Amino acid sequence: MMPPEQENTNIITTGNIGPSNVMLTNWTETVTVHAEPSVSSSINNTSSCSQDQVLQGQQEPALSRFTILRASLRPVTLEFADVAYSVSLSTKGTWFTSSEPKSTRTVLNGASGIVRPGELLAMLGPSGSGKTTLLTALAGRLPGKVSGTITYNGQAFSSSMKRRTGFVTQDDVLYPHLTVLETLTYAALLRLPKKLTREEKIEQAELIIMELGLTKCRNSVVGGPSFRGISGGERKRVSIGLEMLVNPSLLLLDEPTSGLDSTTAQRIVATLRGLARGGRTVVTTIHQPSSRLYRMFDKVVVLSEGCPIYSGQAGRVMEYFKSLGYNPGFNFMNPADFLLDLANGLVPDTRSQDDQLEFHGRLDHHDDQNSAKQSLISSYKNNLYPLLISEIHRNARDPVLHSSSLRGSEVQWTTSCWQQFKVLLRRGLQERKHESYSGLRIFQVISVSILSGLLWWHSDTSHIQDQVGLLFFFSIFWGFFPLYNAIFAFPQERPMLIKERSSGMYRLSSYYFARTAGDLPMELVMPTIFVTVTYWMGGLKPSLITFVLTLSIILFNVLVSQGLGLALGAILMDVKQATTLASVTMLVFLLAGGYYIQRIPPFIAWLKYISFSHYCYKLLVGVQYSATEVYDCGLQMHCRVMDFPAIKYLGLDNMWWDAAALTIMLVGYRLLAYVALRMGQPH
Ligand SMILES: Nc1ncnc2c1ncn2[C@@H]1O[C@H](COP(=O)(O)OP(=O)(O)OP(=O)(O)O)[C@@H](O)[C@H]1O
Repeated sequence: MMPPEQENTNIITTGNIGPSNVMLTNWTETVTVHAEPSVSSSINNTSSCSQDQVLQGQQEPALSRFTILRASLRPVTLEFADVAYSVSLSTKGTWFTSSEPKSTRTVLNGASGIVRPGELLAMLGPSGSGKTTLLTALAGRLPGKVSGTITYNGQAFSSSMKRRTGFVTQDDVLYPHLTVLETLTYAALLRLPKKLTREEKIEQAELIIMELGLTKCRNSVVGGPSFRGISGGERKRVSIGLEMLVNPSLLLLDEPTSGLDSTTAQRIVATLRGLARGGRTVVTTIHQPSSRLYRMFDKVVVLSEGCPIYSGQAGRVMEYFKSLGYNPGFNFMNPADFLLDLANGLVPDTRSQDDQLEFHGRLDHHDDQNSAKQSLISSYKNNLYPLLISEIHRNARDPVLHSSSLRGSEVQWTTSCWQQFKVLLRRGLQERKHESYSGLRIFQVISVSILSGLLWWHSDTSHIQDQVGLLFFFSIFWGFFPLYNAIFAFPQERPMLIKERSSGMYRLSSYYFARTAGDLPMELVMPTIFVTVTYWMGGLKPSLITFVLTLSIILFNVLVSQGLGLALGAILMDVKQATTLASVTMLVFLLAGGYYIQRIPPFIAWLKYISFSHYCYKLLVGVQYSATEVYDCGLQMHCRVMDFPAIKYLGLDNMWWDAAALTIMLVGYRLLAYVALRMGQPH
């Protein structure tokens, strides 16, 4: 095996592998794929996962097929020193006890390390030891204050570095209704630079599918909690593929092998090692690697309750702990198991080294474990920490490292606003078509419209109270329905939005307009069907102009109500809280709307002015009846419609004001939703 330094030199050159021949290996046999333009046809011919051509980990993957992507790969040396992080814990009081003052908990304390391009670093440690926190800090995504220093080629984290960083979270955040191919294709269209054509971007997605052995399931839906899709291992590979698409210089992964069988885990780590060997810097957290996996790591950082007990070459770990007097006692022990035992404070008993029972016999001795951990932490501080820090200082003076600037020629990864809007709109429509066009929803609207039509069957002005009731029902039903649908929009998509925006995938404005525009067709088609059925069945004025005006007012009301739903969802980001608030709001609008109560006390009468249903109702009544119209008010008498108490109370003089109030609400609620969304974004 080559010394790492020598490997690195090779690696950076192999990062520029030409597009013609790329060595890929099957799960079992080695094949050579000619990655020429016909590559997609070769993908299509592959029929099963067992035949997939999967990178076995020793070669640079065919990611760098396009010159522009190859050029974007900048070697990144990641250095972190004394990284510490605390979280504040607020203990909430119960009905019986008062709340205690906030306390802080140190999650990370003094983590240090160096990873160079071409290296694969694994973070090991028991559950809760701070691996994810450290990884998130290295990805520049940890909220709050992180102390210590984290540098990328000697520089702080920047937006340029953000675009060169791939971050695979522990939970796979994917759209459940999209297929594997669609997921990767939409990501490619959003993330790859403008300089690549649409076809080239799709081809890049196909290459990733082939490299990650996803050919068999390329047309299968990802799946979610309520319906099954691809397997857990395939989901994980899709998540990794999403980050590999842009050929990141720094790739960080949180538990990429958790829940997978050892063979699949081996393939994933082999792929990561292959990516590292192609000139990337790869850091992964891992729970309990087998010795086979452990051998693939170049470096390890071992954490115990947030403090490092080892940071350095993976191959030297046993030697180091042996020098401290900790010896597993038997040669065949998996180094990872040994490290996890040490991180838990389970040290071998030196008095009887080859007796395994003695090794584990001290499990119950809590104090012993704590003192063992403290001893390992102080050994790290005395032995390894000074070496690491002096290496970091040496690197800080290295002109070569600093010359590989990450800021220099910034690659503008994001596509244009319009392009982002188009892709996001299409993706949104595809993802939500099952939900928007669900039979249940259509049934709900059509059944209510027919039922209302039958209840108000051919009502006429002799029953003006009923007709006015129908108009009020229009304004309330089409206030409630879109409001509740819109509340779910942002809270449901929040994890995806945070993930994609953190990697600089698109502008928030593109997402916002695509999300709201995507919902419009269904939001407008449903009330159109409803009003058409109920209007004519209910015997409202048989005039086409009045019908069109009625429909337009209701559609306008729908847009306003949808805006309020979006704003509530974006502000609270919690469906339960938002629906509760929406129920209260709509109840107030219902009561203050002017139909049920006509003599509201003056001190609370202002409520109707904030109710969009009130304005909608007024406008509907205004277009339905003309000032000269009369109705049969009993005893063979005819009264003016405008004198009917419910209508008189409304005061239909200034309908332009009502239209203006609805317009202000339409713009205001949507603006509020956008601002709330922006404020909730990670910076
Ligand atoms: N925001 C937070 N609020 C409260 N506690 C937190 C917060 N973030 C992290 N912690 C705590 O910090 C510790 C480290 O968390 P972290 O997720 O980094 O551990 P881990 O080593 O990745 O664990 P696992 O292997 O189980 O994923 C845990 O005990 C966790 O409960």
